[in-house]
Amino acid sequence: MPKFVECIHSSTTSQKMTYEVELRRSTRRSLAALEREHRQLIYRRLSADNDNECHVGVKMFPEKGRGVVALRDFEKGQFVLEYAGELINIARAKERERKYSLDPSTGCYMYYFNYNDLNYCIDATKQSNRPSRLVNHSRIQPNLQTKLITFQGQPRLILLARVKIKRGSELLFDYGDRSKSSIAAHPWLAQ
Ligand SMILES: C[S@@+](CC[C@H](N)C(=O)[O-])C[C@H]1O[C@@H](n2cnc3c(N)ncnc32)[C@H](O)[C@@H]1O
Repeated sequence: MPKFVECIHSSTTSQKMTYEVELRRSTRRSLAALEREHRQLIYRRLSADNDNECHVGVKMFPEKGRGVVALRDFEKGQFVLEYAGELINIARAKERERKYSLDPSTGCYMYYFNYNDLNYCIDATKQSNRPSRLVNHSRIQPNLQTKLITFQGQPRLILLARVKIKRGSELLFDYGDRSKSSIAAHPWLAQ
């Protein structure tokens, strides 16, 4: 049985992507000031622990189930959402994966990553009102990229616009699972 099944795995490629905030230069504010504002906005959103100001909505897609759509335009590089869930170490994550696999209806919404040479997981399996757990996958045309940041001494995973995103578009990021067995079991991973 492939490990992926319904799990999100970290995309090393997307994590390596350069963080480029393409904020439009204003004649009155420097790029540095705009970047500072953007950083402050991210910290406010991470402090809020909710997505009330994130301008996204949940929609059903025939072949994918629930997905997340943009309710406004986003510029390339702009913060869109936090991948919100419980931060756990790898041992606990493996234990939970085993437990979740016993009940296929549970689904599994786990994002694995390396931070300061240690492996962690953000487990978003538990139902919540945070829409990021419902963002679907695209390998070919993802419009979000993941980025790990440190906030109050803890790693937090944020989703930034990889390209300009038009209002109404489905939000997609690359789950990063390239294993042959996973793709054979879930051909959509190749798309
Ligand atoms: C993290 S969940 C995303 C939310 C999910 N659609 C839902 O309704 O709960 C991951 C699951 O969504 C589905 N999925 C994600 N991306 C997909 C895609 N591009 N095509 C088909 N199904 C997809 C798969 O069932 C996958 O296991």
